[in-house]
Amino acid sequence: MNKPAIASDWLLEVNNLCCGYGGEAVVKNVSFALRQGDIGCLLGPSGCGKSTMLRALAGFLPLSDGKISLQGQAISLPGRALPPEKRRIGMVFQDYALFPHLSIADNVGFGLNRLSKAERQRKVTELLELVQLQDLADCYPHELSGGQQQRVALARALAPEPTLILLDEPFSNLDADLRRRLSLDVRDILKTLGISAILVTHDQQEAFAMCDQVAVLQKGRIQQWDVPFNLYHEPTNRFVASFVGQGSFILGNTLGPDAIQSELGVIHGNRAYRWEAGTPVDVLIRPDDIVYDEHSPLRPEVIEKTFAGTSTLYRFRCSESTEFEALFRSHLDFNVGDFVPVRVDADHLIAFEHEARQG
Ligand SMILES: Nc1ncnc2c1ncn2[C@@H]1O[C@H](COP(=O)(O)OP(=O)(O)OP(=O)(O)O)[C@@H](O)[C@H]1O
Repeated sequence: MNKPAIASDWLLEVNNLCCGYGGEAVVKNVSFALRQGDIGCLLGPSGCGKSTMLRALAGFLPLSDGKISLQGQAISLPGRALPPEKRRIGMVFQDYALFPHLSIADNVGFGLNRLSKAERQRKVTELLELVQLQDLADCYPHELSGGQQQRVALARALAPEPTLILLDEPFSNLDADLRRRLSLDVRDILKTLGISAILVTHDQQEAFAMCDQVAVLQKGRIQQWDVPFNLYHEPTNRFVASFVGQGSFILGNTLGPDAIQSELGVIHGNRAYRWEAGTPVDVLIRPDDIVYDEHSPLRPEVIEKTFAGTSTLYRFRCSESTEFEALFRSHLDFNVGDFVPVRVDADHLIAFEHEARQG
C-alpha cells in the first residue's frame, strides 16, 4: 500500500522565520521543527517575541522572510499565507476566551456545525469526558473555576480535530499548585490523542514538566532548541546557562581539556574544551553541584539561607568575588555566618571564556 505523500518527517517546520510590526523585526531568523505528537515550547523573558511567533504560526501575522510548513505544506511565506481558519490549528489563550452566554457543552461544540446534531452531541460528550467535566455540561462559564474553564477551552480547541494546538500562557491565571497539576493533565490529554502542541510560557518549570523540546528565546532569536535535560545540563551559551535553572559563575583557569582550577578546587567534568591551559574561564556552578563533605578543606561561609521544606538553599561566599549556591536536604541545618565543609560534585562541567564583569 502506498503511504500518503508527506514531503517530510516533521509535522511543523519553521525555517528562517522573520516577522514583526510596522517594518520593525521582532522575530529574527528562527528555525525549528517538531515531530508528530511532540509538545514544543517557546520559553523566554518578557518581550522576547514568544507571542509574536505564535501569531505567525496561527496565521495572524505576515512573514517578512522565511517559511512555515505544516505536514510538509507551506502555510506561510512572505506575501502568501493560508488564512487562520484553514490551517487546522487550534488555540488556547491565557484568558480562556469562552462564550459567556453559551453552556459548557455549547462552548465545546461551537466549531462543530458541520456535524449532525447527534454526532455533535457524541463528540461533545467524548471531549467533556476527556477533560473530566462531563457533569458540568449544562453549566455556564461563570459557574466554573479558572482551572475548569481552561479545560473547557482545551476541549473546544480539540473539537475540530486540529493538526496542531497553540497554547498561549494557558495556565498563568491559575495558582501555582493548580498550574502544575493542570499542565500535567493537559500533557496527558495531548499525548493520549497524539496531538502536537506549542506552548508559550515564561515559566521554566512548566516548560520542563510539559514539553518534549524547548526553544529558549532571547530578543527574537532562538538561543537553544533542545530537550529540557540538555538545556539545564548542557547549555550552549551563557544566556541559556543563566536563564535556565539557578546557578552562579565562578572564575577559574583551565588546567587541561576537562579540568579547571578554581577557588573551589580542581573541577573535573565530562566535556572537553579546546582552550589552551591557563585560559581564564567562568564556570557554572548549579546548587545541586555542591555536596556537604565533612572532610573537605573547602569551608565557605553561609551568607544567606532559604528554607523550603524538604530542602534548604544556601548562598555561600568563599571570597569577595566568589559566591555560589547549594541545595541541601533540610536536616543539614546551618546558620548564616557558619563555615561549612563542601566540595564540588559536578558531572556536567559547563564553562565559558571569562567575561570581565561590567561596572
Ligand atoms: N501589536 C504590536 N505592535 C507593535 N509592537 C508589538 C505588538 N505586539 C508586540 N509588540 C512588540 O514586540 C516585542 C515582542 O512582544 P511579544 O508579545 O511577542 O513578547 P513575549 O515574549 O510574548 O512577551 P510576554 O512574555 O511579556 O508576553 C515587544 O517589544 C513588544 O513591544
